[in-house]
Amino acid sequence: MTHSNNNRLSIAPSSVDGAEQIFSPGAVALLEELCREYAHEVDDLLSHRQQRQHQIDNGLLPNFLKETAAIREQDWTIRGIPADLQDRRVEITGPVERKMIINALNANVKVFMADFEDSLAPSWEKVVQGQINLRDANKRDIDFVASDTGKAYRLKDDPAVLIARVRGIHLPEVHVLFDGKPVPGCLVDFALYFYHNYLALLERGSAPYFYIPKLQHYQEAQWWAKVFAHVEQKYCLQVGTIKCTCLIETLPAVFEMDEILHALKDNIVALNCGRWDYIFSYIKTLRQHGDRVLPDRQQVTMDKPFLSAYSRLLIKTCHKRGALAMGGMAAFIPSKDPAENQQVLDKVYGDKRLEARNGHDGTWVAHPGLADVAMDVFDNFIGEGQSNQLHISRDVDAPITASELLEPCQGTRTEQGMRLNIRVSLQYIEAWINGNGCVPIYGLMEDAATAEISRSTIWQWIKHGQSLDNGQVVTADLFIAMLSEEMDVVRKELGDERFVNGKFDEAAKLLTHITTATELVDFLTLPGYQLLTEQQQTTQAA
Ligand SMILES: CC(=O)SCCNC(=O)CCNC(=O)[C@H](O)C(C)(C)COP(=O)(O)OP(=O)(O)OC[C@H]1O[C@@H](n2cnc3c(N)ncnc32)[C@H](O)[C@@H]1OP(=O)(O)O
Ligand SMILES: O=CC(=O)O
Ligand SMILES: [Mg+2]
Repeated sequence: MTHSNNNRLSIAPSSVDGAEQIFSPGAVALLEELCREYAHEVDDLLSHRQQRQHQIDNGLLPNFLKETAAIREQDWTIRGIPADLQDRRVEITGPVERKMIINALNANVKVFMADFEDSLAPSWEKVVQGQINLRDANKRDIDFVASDTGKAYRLKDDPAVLIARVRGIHLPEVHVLFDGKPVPGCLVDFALYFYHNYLALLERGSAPYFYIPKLQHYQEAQWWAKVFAHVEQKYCLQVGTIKCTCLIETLPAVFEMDEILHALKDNIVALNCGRWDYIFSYIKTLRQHGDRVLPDRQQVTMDKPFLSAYSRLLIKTCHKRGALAMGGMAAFIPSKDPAENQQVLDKVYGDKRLEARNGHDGTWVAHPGLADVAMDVFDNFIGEGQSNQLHISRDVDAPITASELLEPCQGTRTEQGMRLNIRVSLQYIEAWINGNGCVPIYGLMEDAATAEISRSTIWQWIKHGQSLDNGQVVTADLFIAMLSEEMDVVRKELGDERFVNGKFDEAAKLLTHITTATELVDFLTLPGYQLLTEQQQTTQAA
């Protein structure tokens, strides 16, 4: 890969039309400055994660930190929430593709979370095109014509507020090197989005808003606070102009929510229950704890005690500090069959009702067809003349304890559940290495977080020699035999042509590696990214 050099930063060429505008001298200078100041600290943050995991692997259970007790006990609040982020009762999420962006901004929602993360396989082309699309959306100068249908898309008059979700700190961007080393993908997403949008947003009375995913420890929030403060100072912006919402979607982070809000208190406006990564993180963090193995994925629902405690503690913590408490994603997506669709709407209704009743201020939907049902639920709970449920402080006197947050999840482990996990992981990985980070599979939205649950569940069942409901003990050999059978099932479901032209053999190889490895692979997107970038290089060379 040939990179163009700018002092110590080098950037790979992009074939995307308009890429040179994204890599303008000002944007590159900002990215270089942030890499010089902050990229090296990411290595320390990642090794801190490993040290903490090592302790948990050796028997310690996660708990609230002694060193930060004062932050939890003292009275303080976040700096404040801008007017256009006060009402976030329904947010739609989606990858940064042009048509999706227009559809999302036009949907019956308050916010569009534009995603460089769980729903995006970050090929260089999509990362660069995504920045172009978001810049055009914020300038209100975006349209699209579908080549297959000829349908034209344009923005309505009063589109949703846009929040960009950057990648997690663990994901490198190999197309941008600093001193010869790939930089954290999150700095690329942040710097480019900030640079190309802040003026247009500020002129409209809004500001650059970000979602920060997969935080594990408050030191990571402190790092982001430094990055935000640096940029605000550089561009002579008032302290607290940049606003962020942090996903609480790892088990360690649920014990550090006050600390995360405190570290970012000038910039933060909300926490969000990223339930899918959270379930994955429960598996990952407690990987050595055989008494906390999860059952079939379908049984791990938000009414289970450990997940209910997570949602309630997040709401309680946020409201105490003046921050909004966002709910998460029901993974159901609409069906073309009316009867089936009614079932989907009923399930989404039930899920959103539970969140609203707990006291969440808003929620996520994965598809415009689910916006109305979520809106109805939150309209009912929030009530006329109100924007959110910040005034609600349920469970004030009932502390939510570490043991509730860690409570083992009851349920069964079935052969059907194991086979479904295999088929879902296989198809998702195949899509991802082909550059598609979010796909409908068996009536559900599957993205990097949901697929992580499927593949890590198999690993965990093998690791702890779990028995299925049919009496079979889960072993690596059983998995390999089932994988071969499930490859045939998928081939029949998708048809020979799609299967043969796909990358199912590569996907099966990666799935086998990550489910049978002695150590749990940290994120499937790390080895996935290697395949994705190799594939890009092959396509470019051809
Ligand atoms: C765990 C987490 O991190 S959740 C957050 C990350 N995940 C996501 O953001 C999921 C976002 N959702 C999606 O990507 C999509 O809904 C999918 C892939 C699941 C399904 O998409 P499709 O197969 O295109 O659905 P479908 O055919 O029903 O779409 C109908 C229309 O709705 C649009 N649409 C579907 N989902 C979205 C969305 N999230 N945002 C905007 N538009 C959407 C489609 O573009 C399509 O538009 P068109 O009629 O103009 O062509
Ligand atoms: O990002 C959201 C999640 O559920 O994971
Ligand atoms: Mg997530």
